[in-house]
Amino acid sequence: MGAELIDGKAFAARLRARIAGEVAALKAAHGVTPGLAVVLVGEDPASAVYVRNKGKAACEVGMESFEHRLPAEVSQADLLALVARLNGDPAVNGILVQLPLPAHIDEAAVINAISPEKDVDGFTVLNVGRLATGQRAMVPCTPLGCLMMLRDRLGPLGGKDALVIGRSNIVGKPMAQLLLADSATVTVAHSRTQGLPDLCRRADIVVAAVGRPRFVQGDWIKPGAAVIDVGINRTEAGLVGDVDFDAARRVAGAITPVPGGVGPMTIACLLANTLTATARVHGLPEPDGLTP
Ligand SMILES: NC(=O)C1=CN([C@@H]2O[C@H](COP(=O)(O)OP(=O)(O)OC[C@H]3O[C@@H](n4cnc5c(N)ncnc54)[C@H](OP(=O)(O)O)[C@@H]3O)[C@@H](O)[C@H]2O)C=CC1
Ligand SMILES: Nc1nc(=O)c2c([nH]1)NC[C@@H]1CN(c3ccc(C(=O)N[C@@H](CCC(=O)O)C(=O)O)cc3)C=[N+]21
Repeated sequence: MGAELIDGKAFAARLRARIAGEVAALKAAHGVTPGLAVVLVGEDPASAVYVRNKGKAACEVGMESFEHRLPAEVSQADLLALVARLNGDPAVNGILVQLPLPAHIDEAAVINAISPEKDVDGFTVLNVGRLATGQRAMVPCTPLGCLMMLRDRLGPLGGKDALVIGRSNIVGKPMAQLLLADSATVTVAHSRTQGLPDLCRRADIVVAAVGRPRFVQGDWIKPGAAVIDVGINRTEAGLVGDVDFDAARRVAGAITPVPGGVGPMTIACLLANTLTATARVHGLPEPDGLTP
């Protein structure tokens, strides 16, 4: 036996192709081109690569991409002024401020300055609250991509035992909210959790978002479980996830690889959210299947 591979790269390519079709239709019928603004503060090379990939992906589906690079020393006031300008720019439908920000900047203040309608990361308190209360929200891209892959593989998630490892605002917490909204029975584990291996052994669904290379062991996995590996860890052996992939794939029913799993879906969902935001601001029908 061995797990089926959940091919996030191929899944994301199909999603992007659908989005490209919707963007073309939007242009033809309404003369509207969705625009995504990505803001990068500082010179972190990995962040620079992601930001470039996001811009490239936006252009490839026919969107406009606006890249803003600011020096690491930029003042909070200048960054807030840029966000305000993007909020007021009708060509910009989505705004992403790449995290983390330098320590001298109040991350929450910057995120919450983004207009909720343009908050394609779903990080503003308004969108977080909407998700938590079951109202129409912008949903964070990484958990949205994970949810799409899980539903595709498993069908309805109601009653499944789901374990989310990690409780960050960008992955763990919104992932737990989405699984809960789908009526899974959700456990959220973190660094103070006791008895994690046994919690994991009960889980039909494991989402690992820890940031520790090969942290989740093969013998923690329930036979047949669906394992979603969010981790991106650069090691001497290359890019590895938070799951010991070679061991876990022998036991799991389905598993995402790293690279080629959650990462490409995150970027495709950013485009999906940008398209959704564009449709909403123009009062047009939202394409199906892009939101939970
Ligand atoms: N593929 C993609 O698209 C994305 C990938 N990532 C990757 O996902 C990983 C997680 O990212 P992010 O959520 O931002 O990371 P954070 O560092 O913000 O959160 C990590 C979480 O893991 C928990 N944790 C740490 N050690 C343990 C432990 N020993 N046992 C159980 N839980 C533990 C922490 O617990 P506590 O809260 O108690 O400290 C925390 O909640 C990273 O590798 C990141 O690079 C992130 C975003 C997108
Ligand atoms: N405001 C904000 N929103 C984010 O969504 C956000 C962020 N800040 N800060 C950083 C994290 C990380 N993140 C990734 C996106 C794509 C890949 C990705 O495409 N990964 C490829 C590999 C790419 C590589 O080789 O490095 C893959 O897994 O196949 C990874 C990680 C989004 N994040």
